Amino acid sequence: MASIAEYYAGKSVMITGATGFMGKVLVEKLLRSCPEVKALYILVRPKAGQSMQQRVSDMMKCKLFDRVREDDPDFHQKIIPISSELTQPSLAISPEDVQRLTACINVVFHCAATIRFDEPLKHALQLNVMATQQLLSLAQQMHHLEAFIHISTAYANCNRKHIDEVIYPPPVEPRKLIESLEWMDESIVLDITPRLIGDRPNTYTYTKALAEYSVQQEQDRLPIGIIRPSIVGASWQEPFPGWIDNFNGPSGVFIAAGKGILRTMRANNDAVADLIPVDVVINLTLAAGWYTAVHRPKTALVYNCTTGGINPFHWGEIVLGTNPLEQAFRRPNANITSNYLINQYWILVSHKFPAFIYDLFLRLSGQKPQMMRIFNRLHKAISLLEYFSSQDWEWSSENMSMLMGQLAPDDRKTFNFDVRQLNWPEYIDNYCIGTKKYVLNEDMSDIPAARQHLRKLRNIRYTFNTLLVVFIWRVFIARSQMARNIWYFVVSLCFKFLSYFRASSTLTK
Ligand SMILES: CCCCCCCC/C=C\CCCCCCCC(=O)SCCNC(=O)CCNC(=O)[C@H](O)C(C)(C)COP(=O)(O)OP(=O)(O)OC[C@H]1O[C@@H](n2cnc3c(N)ncnc32)[C@H](O)[C@@H]1OP(=O)(O)O
Ligand SMILES: NC(=O)C1=CN([C@@H]2O[C@H](COP(=O)(O)OP(=O)(O)OC[C@H]3O[C@@H](n4cnc5c(N)ncnc54)[C@H](OP(=O)(O)O)[C@@H]3O)[C@@H](O)[C@H]2O)C=CC1
Repeated sequence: MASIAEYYAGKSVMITGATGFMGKVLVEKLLRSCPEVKALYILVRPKAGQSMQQRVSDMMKCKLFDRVREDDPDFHQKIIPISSELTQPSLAISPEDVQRLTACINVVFHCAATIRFDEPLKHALQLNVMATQQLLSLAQQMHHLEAFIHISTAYANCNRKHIDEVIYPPPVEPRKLIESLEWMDESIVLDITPRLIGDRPNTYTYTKALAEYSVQQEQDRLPIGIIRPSIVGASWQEPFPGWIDNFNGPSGVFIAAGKGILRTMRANNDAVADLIPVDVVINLTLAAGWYTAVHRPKTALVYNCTTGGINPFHWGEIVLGTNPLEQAFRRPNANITSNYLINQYWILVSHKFPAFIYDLFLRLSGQKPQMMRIFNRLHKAISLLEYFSSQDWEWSSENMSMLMGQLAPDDRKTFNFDVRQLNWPEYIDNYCIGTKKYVLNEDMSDIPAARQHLRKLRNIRYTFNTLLVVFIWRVFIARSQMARNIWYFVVSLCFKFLSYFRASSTLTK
């Protein structure tokens, strides 16, 4: 039987979302570990004033592709960009490109999605559900299609506590919802969104559940596999440890905590932090593509791609990196609590009060205040994540184990998704270094300067605390007789204790 690399040799692969976090890792891994792959057709849109071509050539210059570049400096020749805006009719792919794709594509990886938790329902539906449906129609026209792999999320069914590798009945028939929202204007949709999403926390998980159902509907006509990763984090091993390029999920939290901005967050210390490294997800995805094409399972297989059931790690076990970030606002000291009131207390004391003082300082020195605004955004972002950090889910992962069992020993190494070997403290450390190097573009050689800055912050804190004590002493102690009496009582008590200990230690000598 063909190994994974042998299977992809000579194949034409189509990828949506190739410019995204996971898409890029998928493209890189395919090129590096399946060097005989024929062509990668990536669906890309122009964005932020940049043409599609410009975006793709920028992407290929990215450090992520260093290893591929070393192996094959002409690797870009295998990447064929196809202009496409997924929210448009027919995905805005030109008829000529449709013809090209339907004639040659063997495998489709559908990664594109909006992953924002605050996405308006209509847009989330357009991209996550309707674009998926259009892509399925396109796939049906492909003459040589052998596998259609859809990237979902382990949280598509987060309204359940135990999640099996099955497609659950959707909250609503997608086509009916699309039809009924079509005529409504944005404000009405916004009003009814909470009723529609019901016991799911956001439009993202809701629309991903509808997308899964839409994909499953085609299982008799297409060779389908569905991957459900949990919280996708920096790479574990490949192409190098700690690669990450965004602020999503834990990355943003690690950065905000490392900069000393985030000091408190609501999370359950004992709940499983179901992080999954991006390279593990991509290895499983490629293996699932191979399995779907080679073994042709009768129905669409769902792969829960999670760590909690295999190698559990808890939010309370996270220890943030020892390599400080540059220009921290305060010394990093983030704590998590599951108690709402305690969290609110620390938000007031450790977030809002310092922000107020700092903004006051900025105002007094003629600058524009900014800290309160930053904290308001941080609180909004954190409030959207807390749902996931405060609860536990259980995912079954039989299909992941089955797939591992199907791989040849060499494939098991090259496309490793065995998370039993994952050492969490080491992984989190590399993750933090990755956010520093690749997200914030900070240089590791600046660490001594960052440490020096932290020492300066510590001295500022000591000075501030001393001044605060003196101030309180002046205001309360010096002006009230009762406070003065209490103060003298406390001081004399301390003095007596001190004399007693000094006397008893001289006696024992
Ligand atoms: C002691 C420590 C304890 C640790 C505890 C860890 C807790 C972790 C907890 C729980 C994680 C759970 C996660 C569950 C996951 C589920 C799994 C999935 O299936 S999907 C993936 C998840 N998806 C998201 O994570 C999207 C979440 N994000 C959002 O929805 C939005 O970003 C939101 C609402 C949070 C904020 O939206 P805005 O509009 O305020 O901000 P914006 O657009 O994101 O960007 C802010 C600024 O940052 C820049 N920015 C963003 N990405 C950048 C980048 N890569 N490079 C440079 N700048 C970037 C942007 O340009 C912007 O800057 P300018 O204001 O425009 O100047
Ligand atoms: N990151 C995570 O923690 C998790 C992610 N997932 C799933 O994995 C998949 C990939 O996620 P991730 O890589 O993190 O997401 P990103 O946001 O990094 O990437 C999204 C991709 O989709 C593309 N895209 C978005 N809108 C359109 C559009 N209208 N037309 C064409 N392309 C578009 C983006 O292109 P552009 O660059 O042009 O914006 C980008 O390439 C998603 O399906 C997500 O649901 C599942 C679990 C966890």
